[in-house]
Amino acid sequence: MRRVLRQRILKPRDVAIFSGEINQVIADLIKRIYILKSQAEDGETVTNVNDLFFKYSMEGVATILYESRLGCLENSVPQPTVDYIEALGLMFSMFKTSMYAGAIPRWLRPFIPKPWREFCRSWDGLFKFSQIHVDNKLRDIQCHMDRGESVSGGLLTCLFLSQELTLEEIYANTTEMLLAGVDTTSFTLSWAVYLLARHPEVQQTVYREIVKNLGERHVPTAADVPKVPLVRALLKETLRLFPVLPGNGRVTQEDLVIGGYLIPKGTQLALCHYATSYADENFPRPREFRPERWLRKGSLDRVDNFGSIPFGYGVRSCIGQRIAELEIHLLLIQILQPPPGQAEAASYGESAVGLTAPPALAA
Ligand code: HEM
Repeated sequence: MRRVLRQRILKPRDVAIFSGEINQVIADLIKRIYILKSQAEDGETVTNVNDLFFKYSMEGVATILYESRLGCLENSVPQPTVDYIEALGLMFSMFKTSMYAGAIPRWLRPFIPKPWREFCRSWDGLFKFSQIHVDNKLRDIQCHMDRGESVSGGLLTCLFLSQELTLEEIYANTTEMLLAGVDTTSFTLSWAVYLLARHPEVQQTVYREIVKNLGERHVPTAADVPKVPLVRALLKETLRLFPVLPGNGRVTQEDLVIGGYLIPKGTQLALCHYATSYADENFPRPREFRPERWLRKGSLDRVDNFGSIPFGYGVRSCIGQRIAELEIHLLLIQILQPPPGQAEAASYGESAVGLTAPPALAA
């Protein structure tokens, strides 16, 4: 799958073509936020933002992956989508139990049935959902092909046309990608808005950069993201402070000597993101939220720092990194832009959704 998708999603410019689809999902999310605000007791406060970001991330990744909408942000969410969300919830809530399911010998399963049963139930739900969407899209592609029309499209079309994967493999890989692209993106978004709410001075600086460099009404695309370096820095700093996955695992392919220690071939290594992200030698004043630490000082300056590699590194690094970045950058820009009718307002409190920390969180 990596080989097939490499040309499509591994670089920022590859995923830029999805800006339009992502912006449609963002428009739906912002509409939803306004509805929730109007329904709130104080007419203002939206709670459980992670639920909203979860639905946004799921809708966003599915739009790119299945090339169809799921309806996560609609008033009435379609039943198959509700079932999928439930299966996903079950998968995560049972994670600790189901993680051991595969390690339980087959003969022991009748005596300790729960882990295996729950494991199968959640994964069956996830696969079933993926299969429905893959089959719909493939039928559609086949119709076009039967009519002799040329076919082009997003990831699923590309997987199908490459003919390098069997149908079973397409089901399995799209299921895994959808699974991998939901909570990762949504938790990162939640941490980013939490940090902005806790640091109104940073929120104001980012807001001003957006209004100055992109204007007040402009719907951003991928091409606009380099014009707001603080938004990119905000994402990097959020992932440094709150890396979604706590670590990466690798098995050494040869004998290595690192820091004077011999690590024999075949050793299982775990890189702990929190340890390196919070180390003074990698990041001065590591506990402070300072997105500007990621800004380039000049055109030749590169701000790579291997102390923070939240998407992993190398041939098994996150294949969805550029999709996640696009979803997060475009959304952060738009929720920080002024709301309709208040474009002239230029203080952080006037951003589209008004990010403020609840009293308990306000420092
Ligand atoms: C903020 C969002 C995300 C973070 C922080 C994240 C992080 C990671 C990390 C740390 C890995 C393991 C990398 C390694 O071992 O070197 C990984 C793998 C993976 N991620 Fe992500 N991810 C994110 C979003 C996504 C999205 C949106 C998708 C799908 C569209 C996705 C699909 C995958 C897949 C399929 C793998 C396995 C890759 C392989 O083994 O070849 N991820 N991700």
